[in-house]
Amino acid sequence: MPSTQTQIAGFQFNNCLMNAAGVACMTIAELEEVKNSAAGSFVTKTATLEPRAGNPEPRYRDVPLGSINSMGLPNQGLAYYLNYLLDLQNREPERTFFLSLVGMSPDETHTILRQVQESGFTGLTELNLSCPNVPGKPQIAYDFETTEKLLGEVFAYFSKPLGVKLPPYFDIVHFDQAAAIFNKFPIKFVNCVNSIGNGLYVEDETVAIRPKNGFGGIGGEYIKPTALANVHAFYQRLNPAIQIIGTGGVLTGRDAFEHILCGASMVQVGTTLHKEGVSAFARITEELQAIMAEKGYETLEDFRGKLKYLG
Ligand SMILES: O=C1NC(=O)NC(C(=O)O)N1
Repeated sequence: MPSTQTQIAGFQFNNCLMNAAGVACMTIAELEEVKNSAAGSFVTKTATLEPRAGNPEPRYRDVPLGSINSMGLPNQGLAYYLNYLLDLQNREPERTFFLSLVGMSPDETHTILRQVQESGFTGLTELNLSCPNVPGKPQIAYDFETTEKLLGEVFAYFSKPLGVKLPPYFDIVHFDQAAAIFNKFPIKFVNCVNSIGNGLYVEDETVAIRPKNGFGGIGGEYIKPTALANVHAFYQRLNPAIQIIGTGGVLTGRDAFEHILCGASMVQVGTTLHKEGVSAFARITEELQAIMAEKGYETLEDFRGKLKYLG
């Protein structure tokens, strides 16, 4: 049977599938369900220093080809997730989990990361540089100067393994510029992509979600070509020590296969997980294994990053 195990930053995972931040990860109950599923790990909902209620509802909708959301970073606050993770790593020291976080300002981001640095947390940190849904707050990673400044400040004190959650880029020069920044820092992974920001879904004559007059992040089938392009663009450009997590448009084992073919070492599932529940992990894993078996691939490394060009 082909193996779908993987490693990120030297941590072993028995499966290369996990949730995407924001989906099935707001509460400890949800996180335990993902942990106890066929998923190889989980990432928490992006934590801010204090709990947040987020944007007015309705703020999330599943739609036929994907999803639209303008949650606005609702979460239980850093302490809730960090305390849970510290307890979990004592209960299950052989597994590794991800903590997603961001501050509502650069100062708050440093406050949060200093708390994580000073804690006994042994997992992986995912710094969310790409939330599109806090009114008045731009997606950080679209501002290259701010991003470089922030990362320079972070790595002056943060020594635990850290990766960044990126928005989709749509310009080759932006891939070049972003990769050049990330290559300057001891980043362990980049996660491509967050939702495509500020899409608009219309039902009859009305928007589908309340916040921002209906503008929200788009996920699902709509975004797989963009997600694969970002995975591969950074795979081509980043120092090999920086691994790629692929997120966006994963409905089937075929989609997961394509993310890995484009260079991903881990694949995250968002919209499909929201629609189907944690049983999606076992289904997608079996579908991926069937594709690998058909092609004679024993491990992910047999095909990871080996996308073929037409010459
Ligand atoms: O980074 C995020 N991406 C999204 O698509 N939505 C959430 C949110 O709005 O909280 N955050």
